[in-house]
Amino acid sequence: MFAARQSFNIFQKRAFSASASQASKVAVLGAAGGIGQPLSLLLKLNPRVTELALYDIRGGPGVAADLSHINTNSTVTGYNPDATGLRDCLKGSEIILIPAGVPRKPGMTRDDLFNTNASIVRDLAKAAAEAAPDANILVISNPVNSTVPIVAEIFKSKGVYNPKRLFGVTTLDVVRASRFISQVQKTDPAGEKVPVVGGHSGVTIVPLLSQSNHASIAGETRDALVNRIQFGGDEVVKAKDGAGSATLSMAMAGARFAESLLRAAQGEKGVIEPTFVDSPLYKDQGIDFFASRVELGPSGVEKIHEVGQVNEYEQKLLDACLVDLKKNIQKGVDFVKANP
Ligand SMILES: NC(=O)C1=CN([C@@H]2O[C@H](COP(=O)(O)OP(=O)(O)OC[C@H]3O[C@@H](n4cnc5c(N)ncnc54)[C@H](O)[C@@H]3O)[C@@H](O)[C@H]2O)C=CC1
Ligand SMILES: O=C([O-])CC(=O)C(=O)O
Repeated sequence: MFAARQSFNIFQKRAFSASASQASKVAVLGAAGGIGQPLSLLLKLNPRVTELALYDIRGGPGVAADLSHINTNSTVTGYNPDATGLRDCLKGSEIILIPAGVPRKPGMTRDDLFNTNASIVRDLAKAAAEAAPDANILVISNPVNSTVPIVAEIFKSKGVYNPKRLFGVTTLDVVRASRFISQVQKTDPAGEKVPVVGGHSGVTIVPLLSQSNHASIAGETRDALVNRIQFGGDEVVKAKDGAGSATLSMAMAGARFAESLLRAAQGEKGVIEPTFVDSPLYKDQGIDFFASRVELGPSGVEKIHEVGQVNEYEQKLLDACLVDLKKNIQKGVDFVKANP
């Protein structure tokens, strides 16, 4: 279920009172960054997280010391990139969130981050494959359409790839979609469910308004709404004017996804989130990863939902998405082949 009301309110209601029944270590790589800090804060407030491990190339222990004073039961430890820091951080983790890397500046696309972030994600993936091969890996670092295939290739090269445990975090796209549609329709965003499929950049982000509560939205209103959902990230990059991209809304989205995985791991049924995964949906067209609604379970991916019925307008969006997505995925795969 990906109604914001359900997943986020459960988390808020339990946050300060309930105690977790099961040990769950969660690691954040890039924990001192714009996303890493508020994401770690939200994880510290989540009673399902019993151990929080924070790694960054600089500042991990400081963020950890700060968060460790919050009066929830979880332990918080910060790690530096010394001899065993990353390995100790990763060891025993059930979930590893990766927001490490550089964000966009105005005028850049997410793909412009590839040259810097590809090697950062590759190296973190190598460490994760060695220290925590069974963990759920949640990739936030952009370009997600390429960084997720990079992680997959690294895990394959180490012989530990489990497609059910690798997730590109696209939650922010549905968070935005439900908020933006509520602003147009003057409704409560918590009650809005807008499936968003494809990938996580520009035209690869495909909102399916025909499957929302407002299937009749058409014309310029629809075009403007679809454009805002596809390019919501640019809106924030522009407003931050060189100081980065979405961090606070992304932290909320990442925390929600982690919470959903933990709920599913702890036996809750019917937990569904949109996410960019190794998917059968377009493999016949040579596209190995695709974001759609995914039911989560104790083994990670439980069931990948079909895109479902789309109208002619959405089919055109999907066609454009698939062209770019294929190139983005191939770029990640080629990078690891050339730079193992
Ligand atoms: N998936 C999504 O929906 C979203 C993804 N992003 C992406 O998330 C990434 C992070 O964004 P911000 O937190 O705003 O950037 P930031 O620059 O504020 O933080 C990044 C952190 O990563 C750390 N870092 C760099 N190299 C590292 C390494 N090798 N190991 C560990 N840590 C390392 C830095 O020291 C820094 O603390 C960017 O690539 C951005 O594009 C941002 C928003 C939404
Ligand atoms: O736009 C960016 O660069 C960051 C991002 O992925 C988003 O906000 O969706």
